[in-house]
Amino acid sequence: MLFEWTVSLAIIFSGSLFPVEEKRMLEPMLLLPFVYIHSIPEKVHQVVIDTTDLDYFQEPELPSEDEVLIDYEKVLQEHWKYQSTPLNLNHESQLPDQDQDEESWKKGLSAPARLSGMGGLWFPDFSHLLRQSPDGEQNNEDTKAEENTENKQEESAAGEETQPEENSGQSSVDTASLSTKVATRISQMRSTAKRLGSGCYGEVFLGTLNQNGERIRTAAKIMKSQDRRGFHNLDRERRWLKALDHPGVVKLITYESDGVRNLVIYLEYLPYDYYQLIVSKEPTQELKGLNGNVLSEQGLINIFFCLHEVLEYLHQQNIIYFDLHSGNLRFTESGTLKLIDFGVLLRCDNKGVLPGAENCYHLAPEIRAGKEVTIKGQLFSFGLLMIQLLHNKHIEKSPEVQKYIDARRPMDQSELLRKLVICWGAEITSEYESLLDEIAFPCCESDPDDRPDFDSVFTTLNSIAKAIDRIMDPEYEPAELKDHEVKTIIEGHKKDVNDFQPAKKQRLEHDQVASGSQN
Ligand SMILES: Nc1ncnc2c1ncn2[C@@H]1O[C@H](COP(=O)(O)OP(=O)(O)OP(=O)(O)O)[C@@H](O)[C@H]1O
Repeated sequence: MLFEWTVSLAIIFSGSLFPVEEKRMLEPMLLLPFVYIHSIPEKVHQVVIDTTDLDYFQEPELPSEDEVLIDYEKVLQEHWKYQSTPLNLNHESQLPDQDQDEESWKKGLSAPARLSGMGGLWFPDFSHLLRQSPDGEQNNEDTKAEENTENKQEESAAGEETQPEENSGQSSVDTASLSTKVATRISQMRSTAKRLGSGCYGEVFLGTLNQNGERIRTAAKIMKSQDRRGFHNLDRERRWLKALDHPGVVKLITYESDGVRNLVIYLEYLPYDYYQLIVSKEPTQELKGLNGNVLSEQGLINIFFCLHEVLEYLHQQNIIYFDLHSGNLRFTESGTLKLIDFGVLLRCDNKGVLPGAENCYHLAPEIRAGKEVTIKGQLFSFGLLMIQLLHNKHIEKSPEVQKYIDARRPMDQSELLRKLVICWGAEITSEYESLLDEIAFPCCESDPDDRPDFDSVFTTLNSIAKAIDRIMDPEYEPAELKDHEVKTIIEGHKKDVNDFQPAKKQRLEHDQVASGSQN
């Protein structure tokens, strides 16, 4: 309309600006585009305008990639619905009901005007829309099949506030409404639910779920920022949690997502944190009362067993749990230690500077400097957690952390140990001193080659734990198993354990079994 008016006015005024002879030439020239605009069909005209806008003019707010992706996702899902090709969907439910959908079946699908002729310009590769296993390996098909079965099995009838729904099996017609539903739930969560915490890219809220008729509490994690990067980070965490199976790793109960933009992952709720244990001068009765008595002579060392065990499990998968600090360790109601936050995991041989790593003081100096990430790097954070808990000092966020370690290393540890430990008497105190001298400080050497290896940490832990057991119960005489035998038994038995038994407890049980069989 504006264009037409401009052309008409130009024609009218051209008479006053140009001499008569030139005006005769000019008028037909100006009329040409005017006639052209009216001669082409409205649809084509729209595409021309749209394409022109996108190609040449800077829009004040470019459409976010997600919006475009959602449009394109819809197009793809429609397309693949008729091609019977799986895309993120339950195979059966993709097939259209031919009776109902006769017309659209025949017609096929036309892309929205804004995207017509531009397919692939922004997203030539759609592989990121397919569900993949964590490292994007080949077993896509297996994973999808497994997910679909699992989705059917998963009990996700939820409480009022949180009712997760899987998008598997949703037809594309439902995709938009599912998207709205998940988005609504996220905004409800933000406005009404209790916030448990937040990190760089996630926010976590307390909710409830019905699982097998039982009402359980859950920690619902959502993205902090509603963009594509946030979605991918959270989705990566979801995939890792699905793939990892260890009692020391927080459990993924279920998740709901539109597969593109909105995602909520429902984790088991872990009410207590490790930070509380570090900073509390007078540990509350609540923490003392945890099953296995986390803050008892044997309970405290058991935390390190559990931690060692889960890190070793991850190491066996060739994974370094990059973000090992007190904020990412939590306890269940009954005092079982678990790791949370699986957004950033590294392959053991990862090289190259990790963004932001230089300011993460809980990381080994070589990782902060951008050198290769090895298991020795993981052990640095392990040692630091031990020092913090036993010294009752929260130092992992301080740039002075290395100074602290180097200054305290040669000191008499009995003077630095927390009161709680000292109160347990000289014998126990001396065992906890050994824990610092023989494991924690050596793990925190700045040269990775000077740090002990994973197995020798286990051996030392085991012998100190046995010594503490003997002090606590001089009558108890466990059978002498060699350390590697104990480890093998634990490994073999782990598969049968549904709930996380603290590692040392397992060790004792096995010792008893072994001694029984010898008698
Ligand atoms: N399962 C859970 N149970 C209870 N609280 C939890 C749980 N998971 C997370 N939280 C709380 O939410 C906070 C943020 O969670 P999380 O560390 O996973 O977010 P993030 O954005 O991935 O963090 P980061 O910045 O370390 O990457 C945690 O510090 C913790 O307080």
